[in-house]
Amino acid sequence: MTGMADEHMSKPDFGQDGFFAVQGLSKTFTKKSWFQPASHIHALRNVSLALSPGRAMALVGESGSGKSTCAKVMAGIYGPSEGRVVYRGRNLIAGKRRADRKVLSSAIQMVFQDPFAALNPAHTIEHHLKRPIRLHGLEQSGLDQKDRISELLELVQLDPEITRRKYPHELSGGQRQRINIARALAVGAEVIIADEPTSMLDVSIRLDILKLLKQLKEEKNIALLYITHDIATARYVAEETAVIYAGQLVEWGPTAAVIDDPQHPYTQLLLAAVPQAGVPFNQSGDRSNGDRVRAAAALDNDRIIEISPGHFVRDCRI
Ligand SMILES: Nc1ncnc2c1ncn2[C@@H]1O[C@H](COP(=O)(O)OP(=O)(O)OP(=O)(O)O)[C@@H](O)[C@H]1O
Repeated sequence: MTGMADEHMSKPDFGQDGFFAVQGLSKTFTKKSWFQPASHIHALRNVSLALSPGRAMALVGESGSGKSTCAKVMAGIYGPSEGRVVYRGRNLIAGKRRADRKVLSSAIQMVFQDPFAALNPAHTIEHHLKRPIRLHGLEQSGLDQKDRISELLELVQLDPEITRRKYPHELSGGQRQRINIARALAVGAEVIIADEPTSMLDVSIRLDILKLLKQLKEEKNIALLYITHDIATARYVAEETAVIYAGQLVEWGPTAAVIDDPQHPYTQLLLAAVPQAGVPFNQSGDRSNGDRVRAAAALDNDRIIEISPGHFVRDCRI
């Protein structure tokens, strides 16, 4: 790999510990057709990562790189083709027991891209929060249902008295996304997987939602996986960043190290695509082809190099 100082072989412990980790995840989708041989899409290839309470990791990649598949396997929506999902020492995939499914469905929550899709237009916000509270959260909170709803709405910075009676269509996109976050908190989420949580919102309120996630992560000790195609936003939320390309992690480490000293051509490509104030688009340089060729050539290279403490990159010298 060019421009890499003090390189040495290292065995990263990424994904080996942490209270919530995925280890060696692979996911292959098979497309069958009557007229053609079955085709296989390797959406995830040997992905390992670990999350810790009170900390966030950004999982960054372009469309089709495997981010959502990774999120859905972590949340138990898809089963992996290979690998483990470990929560507090339990392999939830091997378990598949009712109790394990219950753990997954309450402790590990997803917040989706479309804030409207997850809400039923026929029901008030109060109704949306009542059910998860009844199922999971009330005993631990020590509050009655009405007070717990108020507490949750305050946590996501909405006025409880005004908001509880409203229907989803009466709220803005940002307010709806806050309700989805409140629902995750209502079931006692310890891990939140936020899959492009701001990409369908107005640019003007995206940062507010990211600030809210950051604040909840710190105040409620939540382990956050923030999934995005926009590497520049990782800085607002995440202590660590992992870059995924064609289903494989290619670079990961402290967010500042990955963004300020990107080593993999694919990370460099993502950063070059970030618009810069004052730089006309046609002057920002098109480096995509060379970077893409080098990134593709490095796929499946198992040599991982530690650039600086905790900053790893898949070797892509060709
Ligand atoms: N249910 C599915 N059946 C078949 N192929 C799928 C399925 N879900 C995802 N894929 C394929 O797996 C690959 C990774 O898709 P995935 O949605 O995880 O990417 P992504 O990075 O989240 O992209 P986006 O940001 O556009 O959602 C893509 O090639 C996609 O077409």
